[in-house]
Amino acid sequence: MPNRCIKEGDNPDLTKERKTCTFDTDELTANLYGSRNNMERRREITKKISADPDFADPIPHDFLSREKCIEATAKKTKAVVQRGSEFCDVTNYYEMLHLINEAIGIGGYPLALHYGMFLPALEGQAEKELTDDIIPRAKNLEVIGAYAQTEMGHGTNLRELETTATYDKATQEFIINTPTRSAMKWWPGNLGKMSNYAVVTCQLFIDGRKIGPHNFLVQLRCEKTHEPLPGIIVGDIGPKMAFDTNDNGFLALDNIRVPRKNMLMKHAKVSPDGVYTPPMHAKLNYGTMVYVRAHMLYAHGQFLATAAIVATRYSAVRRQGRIEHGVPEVQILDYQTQQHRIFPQIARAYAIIFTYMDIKDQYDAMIKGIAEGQTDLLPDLHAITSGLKSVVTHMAGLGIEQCRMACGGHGYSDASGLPKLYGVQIGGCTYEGENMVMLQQTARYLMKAVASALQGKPLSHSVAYFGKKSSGKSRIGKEGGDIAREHEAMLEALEHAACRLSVEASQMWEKRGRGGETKERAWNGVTVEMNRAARVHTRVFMARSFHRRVTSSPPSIRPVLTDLLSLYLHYECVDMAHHLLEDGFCSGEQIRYLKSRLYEDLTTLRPNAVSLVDSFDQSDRELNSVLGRRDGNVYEALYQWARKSELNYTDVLPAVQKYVMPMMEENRSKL
Ligand SMILES: CCCCCCCCCCCCCCCCCCC/C=C/C(=O)SCCNC(=O)CCNC(=O)[C@H](O)C(C)(C)COP(=O)(O)OP(=O)(O)OC[C@H]1O[C@@H](n2cnc3c(N)ncnc32)[C@H](O)[C@@H]1OP(=O)(O)O
Ligand SMILES: Cc1cc2nc3c(=O)[nH]c(=O)nc-3n(C[C@H](O)[C@H](O)[C@H](O)COP(=O)(O)OP(=O)(O)OC[C@H]3O[C@@H](n4cnc5c(N)ncnc54)[C@H](O)[C@@H]3O)c2cc1C
Repeated sequence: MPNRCIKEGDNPDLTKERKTCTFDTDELTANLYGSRNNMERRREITKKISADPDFADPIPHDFLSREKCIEATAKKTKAVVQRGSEFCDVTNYYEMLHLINEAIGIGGYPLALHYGMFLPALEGQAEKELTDDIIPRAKNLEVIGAYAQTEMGHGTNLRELETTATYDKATQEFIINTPTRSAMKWWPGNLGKMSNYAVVTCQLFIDGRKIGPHNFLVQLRCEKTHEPLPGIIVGDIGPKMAFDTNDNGFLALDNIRVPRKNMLMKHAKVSPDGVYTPPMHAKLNYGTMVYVRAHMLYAHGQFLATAAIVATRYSAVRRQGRIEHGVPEVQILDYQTQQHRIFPQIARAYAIIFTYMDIKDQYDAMIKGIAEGQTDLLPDLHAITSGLKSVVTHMAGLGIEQCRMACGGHGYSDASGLPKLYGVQIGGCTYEGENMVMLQQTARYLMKAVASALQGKPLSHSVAYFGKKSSGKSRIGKEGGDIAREHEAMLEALEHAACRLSVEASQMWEKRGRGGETKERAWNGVTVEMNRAARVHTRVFMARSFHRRVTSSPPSIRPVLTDLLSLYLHYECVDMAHHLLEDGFCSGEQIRYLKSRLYEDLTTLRPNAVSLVDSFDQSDRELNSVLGRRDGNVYEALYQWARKSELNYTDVLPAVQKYVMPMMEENRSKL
């Protein structure tokens, strides 16, 4: 079967791997990106960008200062904006996303939050009077915006944000103010230096009454000079773990007046005479966060895929040690521990991307509903995206770290691309709601589902399985080798565990309540258990999504995807074995069975490992990794990369000349 990546001159070990492929990699790639046409379009974009001098990096960013990186990124961003239509259909969201990945990379660029949050916030929350004016200008990039919600003192607890927007009936304006140091906006991406506008989240005050957080459009800088406007202090918050090319910023506003229409009033409204009308659902103002939480799943699936590609290809190229005496050194991919480290990451990357596809469909359905005045899909989607955001970012972070360590010493070098990738990706555990906090949102929903299930009330999509009757004992290992029934048995076991953990967490909560604690205090006493239930529930959702995509995939790729799903489910069940054992639903013997099946899966997948990661179809530009390059010619490339280090511009460094040589000279003369 063809692996389409084989080319002459490639590392022979990689070519050998590609020749053992049992499926058509292009078919899997097309399935992953929606169609053959989408796959071809991606490749055309890659080809054009790779050949274009505007996007060449003579010196890798690894060797540049932050300011130089930002300059290089801004230059490329301008080229993308001015010449985008030469490369792709600029009205196609996914093509643009790919273009940006290829042309600019993942560390941030001047328009990241403009497209990622500023425009979605305006489109989703602002009323016609405001959108008619600002959206065409924002789309035309006459103005650039950020989403300024988090403050130095508060990010998670939006209810206590300190920035105020006080309605002045006399002038029909809002007065926006930063009352304390901790009220300064702190962290918003692209706020520091790039944006001249921002959607700013403020506590709305009318007639001295605090109404809660609402969003306002505020101009920050002069459109001509880009200087901050009077009363506005804005800047960059300094170096951070990653996102070097994003100017995450601070902002203080000193009684800045904006017209009434600058409040984002699609859902909640303030009339000219100061009458407040609440939204049809209390949390519609938080809609931009739901949007990002849903869509970031795709980015994090791709981040994990990048790491899996690098680790798998490198492990096929790297030979070290022997499994048996008297034979040549083996490819490190032949070690069972290496397979156990990497293959689950490949499976999880597929699982995350497939789950994203399901969520995207649900998100689109919810938006359609809201446009027709219905918000009934929002609570379920908010609950599951909160869980997915937390589980996926954590899973991808752990996975990238495993892949990095699987590359040994070279994984620690920036040449591998993995330290930077980890830095960028792991931010997702924090932004869009810290993971522990967002899991509690899911748990809260699970508690309602437990109550509904006990009362025989209808259950919504993500918790529908709470209504199933449990068989009491797992069928794992008792399906006589019927793979479809085996999969179903594992899914049933995971659902059983999620349901049980939710019921137990609910009982613990109730018990503390009966012991005299308030509901809220009691909640804090059981949040570890609540979050555990939320995590397992979310992992069930992912397993179901993956299963659905595999069973409905085209027959040509179904066998390899079924192998991957087997590995995924065996790995998930072994990883969560304690939950399956705790109430005796599974026996120790069944867990031993699952482990032996997992080890068989590693062997089954071994011949297709490289082809499975090739099917992610990430180009060398996107990978940005000497270790993961498609041709596998790693060692020469590693040396050429290191040669570019600024420490190698001269053979004798000024620092050595100035301090180290005189020191050695002094020591010699002392003898
Ligand atoms: C095939 C090809 C595919 C290609 C695919 C391409 C994909 C494209 C990818 C695009 C990627 C886009 C990425 C864009 C770039 C991203 C960069 C990100 C930069 C980061 C930005 C930020 O971080 S912005 C700031 C984010 N801040 C937060 O998230 C704050 C977190 N805090 C909160 O959200 C809230 O304070 C809270 C939820 C924790 C608590 O809120 P509150 O106290 O008000 O409420 P309660 O807990 O009491 O709950 C009351 C009630 O409301 C419900 N609820 C809460 N939130 C919501 C909500 N958002 N929606 C709906 N409902 C909500 C809650 O469940 C409660 O319900 P009850 O019924 O009362 O129980
Ligand atoms: C790379 C990056 C980009 C960002 N971009 C933006 C942006 O564009 N716009 C923007 O507005 N913001 C942005 N942020 C800010 C981000 O949204 C917040 O940092 C995030 O929501 C977490 O809030 P916090 O910093 O207040 O954390 P905190 O809430 O202070 O969290 C600290 C600890 O307290 C715990 N904790 C807090 N509350 C609870 C609770 N109720 N229960 C249990 N534990 C709790 C947390 O779990 C965590 O362990 C960005 C942040 C980063 C890192």
